[in-house]
Amino acid sequence: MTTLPSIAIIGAGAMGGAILSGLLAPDVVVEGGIRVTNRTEAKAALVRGPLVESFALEHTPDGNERAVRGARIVLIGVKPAMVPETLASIAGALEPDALVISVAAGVTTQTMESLVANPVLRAMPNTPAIVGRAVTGLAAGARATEADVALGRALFETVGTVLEVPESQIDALSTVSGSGPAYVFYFVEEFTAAATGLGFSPEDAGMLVRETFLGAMQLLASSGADPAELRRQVTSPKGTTERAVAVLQDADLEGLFARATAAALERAKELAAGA
Ligand SMILES: NC(=O)C1=CN([C@@H]2O[C@H](COP(=O)(O)OP(=O)(O)OC[C@H]3O[C@@H](n4cnc5c(N)ncnc54)[C@H](OP(=O)(O)O)[C@@H]3O)[C@@H](O)[C@H]2O)C=CC1
Ligand SMILES: O=C(O)[C@@H]1CCC=N1
Repeated sequence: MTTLPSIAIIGAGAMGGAILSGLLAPDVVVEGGIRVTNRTEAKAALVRGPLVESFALEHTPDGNERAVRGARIVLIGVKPAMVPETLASIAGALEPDALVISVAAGVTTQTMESLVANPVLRAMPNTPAIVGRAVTGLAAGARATEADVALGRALFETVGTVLEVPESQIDALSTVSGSGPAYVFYFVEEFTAAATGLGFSPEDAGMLVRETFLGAMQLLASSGADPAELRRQVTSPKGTTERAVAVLQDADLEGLFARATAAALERAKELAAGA
């Protein structure tokens, strides 16, 4: 059982909503309640429930201020470009002991600290939070104490695993685990298209690829073996897999991942600069 103090989520879309789902798990108690905000009623209605007070700014223009009053944790889940104006608008309503946590890519704790007087953390979760399998990077701002970091860790451990990192590493972490689910889903899409091209129905192709990914990942996780060794066990000398893997190697998969993560890192720098 995890007990957390009152929480406000400002911007409960894909990521804020995923964290919210962790807070609603049966083994989590949020004392003092959960308040969330979105701009539109359409979004607000999606997350409203017996344990969640949900404001739509289009109907309740001071919803953000109302949500953060009395909240011990304030999670900022709006798009990076909107973080500065959102923080500025709630700064006067924050409780003095509120811990402000942003999940925004690129936005630094220094920027956050210039807008609010409170301790701040940066977090980089990922959408498998919805199924309790997130990986969240957590970095402390200059004012945050060990107790603040522990509180942030407790929050994100409701949806998975937490790795504390210095802030200098959080953008790099984001290019791996923050964006990573998209890379995996893209692989699944393309692999499924290849299977369909081999004559399988979309349903059968989807099942073959999904179960192959799930089975391989469970084998990797439970065996504790090196992925290269597990690959070797599939790759019979002079067999079929060897030919397929050679094609992937010729396409420089390693270089492709390096270039993709470098591009994401570059974008995080642009976001930090307000672009
Ligand atoms: N998606 C992901 O995998 C990850 C995202 N992040 C970070 O999470 C943040 C949100 O991204 P994501 O969840 O994908 O985006 P979404 O667009 O899904 O969510 C943003 C939410 O913020 C709401 N919103 C916008 N403006 C305001 C405001 N002024 N006050 C209150 N709520 C507002 C929007 O409501 P409405 O739609 O009604 O306008 C929307 O529901 C970003 O900063 C991103 O960097 C971090 C890790 C992973
Ligand atoms: O694409 C983005 O900017 C966010 C951060 C990591 C995942 N989604």
